[in-house]
Amino acid sequence: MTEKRPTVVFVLGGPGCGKGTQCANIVQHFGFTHLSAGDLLRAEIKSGSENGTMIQNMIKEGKIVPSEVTIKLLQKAMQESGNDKFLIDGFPRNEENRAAFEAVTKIEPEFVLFFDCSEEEMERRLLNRNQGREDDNIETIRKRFKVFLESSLPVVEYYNSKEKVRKIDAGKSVEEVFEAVKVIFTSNSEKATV
Ligand SMILES: Nc1ncnc2c1ncn2[C@@H]1O[C@H](COP(=O)(O)OP(=O)(O)O)[C@@H](O)[C@H]1O
Ligand SMILES: Nc1ccn([C@@H]2O[C@H](COP(=O)(O)OP(=O)(O)O)[C@@H](O)[C@H]2O)c(=O)n1
Repeated sequence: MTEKRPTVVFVLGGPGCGKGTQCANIVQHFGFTHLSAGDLLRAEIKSGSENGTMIQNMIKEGKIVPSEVTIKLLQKAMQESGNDKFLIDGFPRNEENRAAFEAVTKIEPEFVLFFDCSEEEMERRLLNRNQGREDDNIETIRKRFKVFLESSLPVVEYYNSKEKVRKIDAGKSVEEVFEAVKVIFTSNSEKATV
């Protein structure tokens, strides 16, 4: 007997495009569990784990933490959730993340939700986020934008070549963006039940 693999939707987009905000809405309407790779890494720092200092330094520099660390945290959170539908937010962030997740979990995403937003707007949102994050300063923000363009966009392009990307204009209001998100999740779940 084969075990059913969980349903995974990757939520990607530049720093501050609104991934976390929209994931909270999706959870309420569509019954997914939201796993933010960044939140899991920040919780790992707080827990005083042996990797904490390394993770903290990477986040301060806007660099991508080694896949092994992030994937372990994601797998643990998936197991503990009791759910079988996940929004994985901010992951995979580079080719290494993508290939390692696929190799370790054998899970392919159902689709990839991609929030498209200008750097100008993302910068404005990050500087107003007010969550006391060590990486929400202009110097680190610029580094994160560079990493996004060089390492994360190629992952979106990879999934685009497999016709898995659902792109959304994230430059609009939270409500307008969520209207577009709803259309995607509604049409996908209809497809799944046909
Ligand atoms: N559509 C939007 N319009 C204006 N501000 C937004 C929008 N979506 C999110 N924000 C705000 O922008 C900041 C970054 O959003 P967040 O969801 O934390 O982004 P991400 O998870 O992609 O880094 C937050 O302060 C959030 O309240
Ligand atoms: N897959 C991931 C996700 C986040 N991170 C780290 O966590 C930081 C913050 O990511 P995040 O997804 O919480 O926030 P945003 O940059 O999207 O606003 C990134 O800049 C990386 O340093 C990572 O190393 N690997």
